[in-house]
Amino acid sequence: MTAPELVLTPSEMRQADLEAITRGIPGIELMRRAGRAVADSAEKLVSGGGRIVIVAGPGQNGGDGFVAAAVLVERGYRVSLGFLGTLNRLTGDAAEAARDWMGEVGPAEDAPFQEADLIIDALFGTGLSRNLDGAARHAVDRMNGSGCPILAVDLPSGIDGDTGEVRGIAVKAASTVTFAARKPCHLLMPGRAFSGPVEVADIGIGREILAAKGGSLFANNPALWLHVLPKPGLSSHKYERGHTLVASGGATRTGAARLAARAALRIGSGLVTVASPPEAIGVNAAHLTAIMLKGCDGPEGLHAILQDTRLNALVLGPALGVHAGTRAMVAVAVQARRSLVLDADALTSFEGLASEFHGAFRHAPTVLTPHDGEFNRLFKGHPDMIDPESKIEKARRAAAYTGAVVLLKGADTVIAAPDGRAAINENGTPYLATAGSGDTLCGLIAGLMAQNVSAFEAACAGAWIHAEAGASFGPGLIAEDLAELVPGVLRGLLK
Ligand SMILES: NC(=O)C1=CN([C@@H]2O[C@H](COP(=O)(O)OP(=O)(O)OC[C@H]3O[C@@H](n4cnc5c(N)ncnc54)[C@H](O)[C@@H]3O)[C@@H](O)[C@H]2O)[C@@H](O)CC1
Ligand SMILES: Nc1ncnc2c1ncn2[C@@H]1O[C@H](COP(=O)(O)OP(=O)(O)O)[C@@H](O)[C@H]1O
Ligand SMILES: [K+]
Repeated sequence: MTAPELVLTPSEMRQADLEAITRGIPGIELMRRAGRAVADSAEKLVSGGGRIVIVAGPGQNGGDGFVAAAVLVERGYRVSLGFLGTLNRLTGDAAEAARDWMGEVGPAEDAPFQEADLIIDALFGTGLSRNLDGAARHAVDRMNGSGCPILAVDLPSGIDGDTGEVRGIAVKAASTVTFAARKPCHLLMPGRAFSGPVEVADIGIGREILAAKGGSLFANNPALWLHVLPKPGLSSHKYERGHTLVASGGATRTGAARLAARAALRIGSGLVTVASPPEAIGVNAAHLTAIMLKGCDGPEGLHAILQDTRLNALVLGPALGVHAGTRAMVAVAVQARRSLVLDADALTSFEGLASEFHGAFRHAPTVLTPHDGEFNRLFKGHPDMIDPESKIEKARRAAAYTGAVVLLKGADTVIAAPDGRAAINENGTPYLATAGSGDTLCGLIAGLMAQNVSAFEAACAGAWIHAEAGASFGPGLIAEDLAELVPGVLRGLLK
């Protein structure tokens, strides 16, 4: 079985480097391996004899650049090296790597980008500590404007390793070679777009070290949850596969619940029921076949329905309306201690009332699925949730505060659990930005929880399967397509 992909923050990576050094790999050896890996990547992009311009910065990222320069000269490339900073102020392994470089060192501002077949960006890596300005900004501006492909060392200079944000200006890389593990910026937007395809080079830091120093952040891919993806046994009956309940909005707002319900059914929930306000029964009935329908008049109605203990997972929010009635339904659901997905109006009805969510979801598996707007509305007045620049940090704080798994949507959906685990999703497509797409996601997650998948894994698997379904369709995607694409994705996963 493939192990889940660990993602390490810059500070975790520094600790992992230090641990590897403590265990006997000298720092300069790690840097030589990193530099060689950069040269190997460059060799795949430019044929022998080609012209490569390396821009090296004042820290250890620059050191990787010096090593790569020496290796590429040995391999027959014409290499120019432009340096940013004061050479005799280089420290540590980078100083040693610079001493080993026998070629000329020019100023980065004069580097001959126009004549290059490839630029290698070794300006800043995980040690970036402020916005780029002055000569650094100028160098990045010239690199980006040169029209020449850029290979980034570790990460594109100017991208914040933790958050993926652009610090003033950033290198737009054609590809990136990083070391030992990907960093958050390779998965979070906009860093992911600036990085291009990312190659992870093994520099001899074992998984044991990476797991000890990192271990709580993952790329969201099947290795994280495939082992818990439900597969019915030979003698399974439908009640063993769970029963999902989805609350519908009023007569003119019923589609969202049906999208969620159909997704829950497609992902394998044995039964699915739409709980409909009396005035919407007719319109729901006209559109449902395998999915069952029950009248449900507000919070009291929901309370009565939930007396049936076989209903084990619940979706509340899509098109339910922003009002006190929705808040009361959430309270009923929380009290009933069923697996619960809260989205859309179930979140917005608590605008500025996040304190009502404090610790509220500790007692039953719960997933909150806000997009940025819903998140900011919910946590209005809680700067500790809204202010962090890192999407991972926001989701983690909200999860710890509420006791729910928080899935913060977007092109770089982050899923965080109250215990600190987090995963970043990256297999989506912008075609998922279409009305009703989020409703489908809720249904997938609830349908998995109905089958006893835990909240974190259900949210991760739901987000991945949702994104994969969308990406497999591409242009023209509408929310109705998504549930129908789920079987194909499941067949690929469960083969
Ligand atoms: N043995 C080692 O030390 C190894 C280091 N590695 C490399 O080392 C990198 C991390 O090295 P560092 O921690 O030195 O960090 P960086 O090389 O990313 O940058 C730190 C340097 O840049 C300066 N700086 C930061 N922000 C600036 C800004 N906006 N404008 C101007 N100057 C700025 C800092 O004062 C410092 O001198 C990794 O990204 C990786 O490429 C890898 O080679 C693995 C081994
Ligand atoms: N650019 C994008 N790339 C990948 N996924 C996206 C993108 N934009 C939106 N999505 C995904 O589409 C879904 C949209 O959900 P949401 O905003 O709640 O839509 P709705 O309310 O219309 O159902 C989320 O799962 C989100 O992560
Ligand atoms: K770099």
